[in-house]
Amino acid sequence: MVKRIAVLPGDGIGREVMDGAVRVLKAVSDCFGHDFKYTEGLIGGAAIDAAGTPLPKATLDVCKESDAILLGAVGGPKWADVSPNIRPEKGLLAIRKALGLFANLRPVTAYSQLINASPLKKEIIENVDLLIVRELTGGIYFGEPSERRGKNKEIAVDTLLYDKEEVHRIVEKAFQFAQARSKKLTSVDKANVLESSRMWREVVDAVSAGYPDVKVEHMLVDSAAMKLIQSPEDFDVIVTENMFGDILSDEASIIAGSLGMLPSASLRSDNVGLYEPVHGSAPDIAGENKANPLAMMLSAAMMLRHSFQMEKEALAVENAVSAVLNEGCHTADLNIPSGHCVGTDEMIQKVVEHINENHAISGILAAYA
Ligand SMILES: NC(=O)c1ccc[n+]([C@@H]2O[C@H](COP(=O)([O-])OP(=O)(O)OC[C@H]3O[C@@H](n4cnc5c(N)ncnc54)[C@H](O)[C@@H]3O)[C@@H](O)[C@H]2O)c1
Ligand SMILES: CC(C)[C@H](C(=O)O)[C@@H](O)C(=O)O
Ligand SMILES: [Mg+2]
Repeated sequence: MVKRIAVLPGDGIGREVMDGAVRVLKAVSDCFGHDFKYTEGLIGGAAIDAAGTPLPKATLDVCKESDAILLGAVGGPKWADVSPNIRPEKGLLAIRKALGLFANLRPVTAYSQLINASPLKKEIIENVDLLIVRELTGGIYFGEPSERRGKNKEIAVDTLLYDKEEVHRIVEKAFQFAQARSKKLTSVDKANVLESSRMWREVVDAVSAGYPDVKVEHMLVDSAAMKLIQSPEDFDVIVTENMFGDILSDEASIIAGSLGMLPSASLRSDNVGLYEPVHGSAPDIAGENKANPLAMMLSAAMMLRHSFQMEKEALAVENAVSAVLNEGCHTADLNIPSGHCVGTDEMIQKVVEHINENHAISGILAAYA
């Protein structure tokens, strides 16, 4: 059956890393005999330039007609002075909201091959495998009013608002993931200050009654930010609201060695999802063949797993990434003096070759079995 994939490269390194996702998916479809149909759409600054809006209707229509969406990154200095209502980032927020993608999964893995690329000590990060479950369509990112006030616009207002149902559905999702993993859930909030966080805690406690086998702890976000670096192996699933999840996931990327290693999936209750790296458009390295494409390629693997239920295909991508890292190959964002530093394009090529080779080897082994 044909799987329709919307491809939204966006801005900066978005297009460079998207090339990696599409090339690994082509390798996967050739090896495993799938039919993937790609339709490209504009988003972010590229869409502002072409259509005057960061999320044109044509793009949203393509996404609504697709089984999954791949997104590179949006934003950059070129659009720093556009009106706040049409900033590139508004396009990203709008697509998440319009498609109801409330559950953002951000897994953080400390690859053994990259253990020395992190400024954190080896013994602190070596067993880390955690999952940040970030609420993605509520909170201060979307609360109204959000505006400037006063004669000279000297007052700025943002609103942090959640309704119980929004909290309930993300907390429920997080419990499900915790139950399927090591049955430990850390809920991160700021309940010593924020009313929304006190409600968040009530919901977590209520939902926990349905998951007696899952151990729950509440943690304040400032303390969580410290513990995530001090003893990251103490965490398994973390559930938190939109802005805390944004900040903690960039922080957690240091455990993996680089922001260029963190993939993400944004899901709703059916299987439709949007898959994008955690990083942004990296204007400082855009167009230089320096971007690490692995976060985007690993996001494509998450798409295979979560939207298409293609577990062995997802593993084929993840194993190929691991094999390339085993060879000592890495992009310049990873600080590994003994390794072999390659550009974006060569990194993509190497992962594709490993997918093809591994598939050919398993075919031969199967024939002799
Ligand atoms: N999902 C998204 O589209 C998304 C996410 C974050 C930021 N942004 C936007 O991106 C723009 C730049 O933001 P920023 O500089 O704060 O964050 P950024 O994530 O783009 O970059 C932060 C740092 O990490 C490096 N980096 C990021 N991804 C990398 C990769 N794949 N390979 C190698 N190095 C990588 C960059 O070179 C930079 O030094 C802003 O407009 C921001 O709003 C978009
Ligand atoms: C670009 C921005 C709107 C976005 C966010 O804050 O959600 C980004 O930082 C992310 O982590 O996906
Ligand atoms: Mg972010």
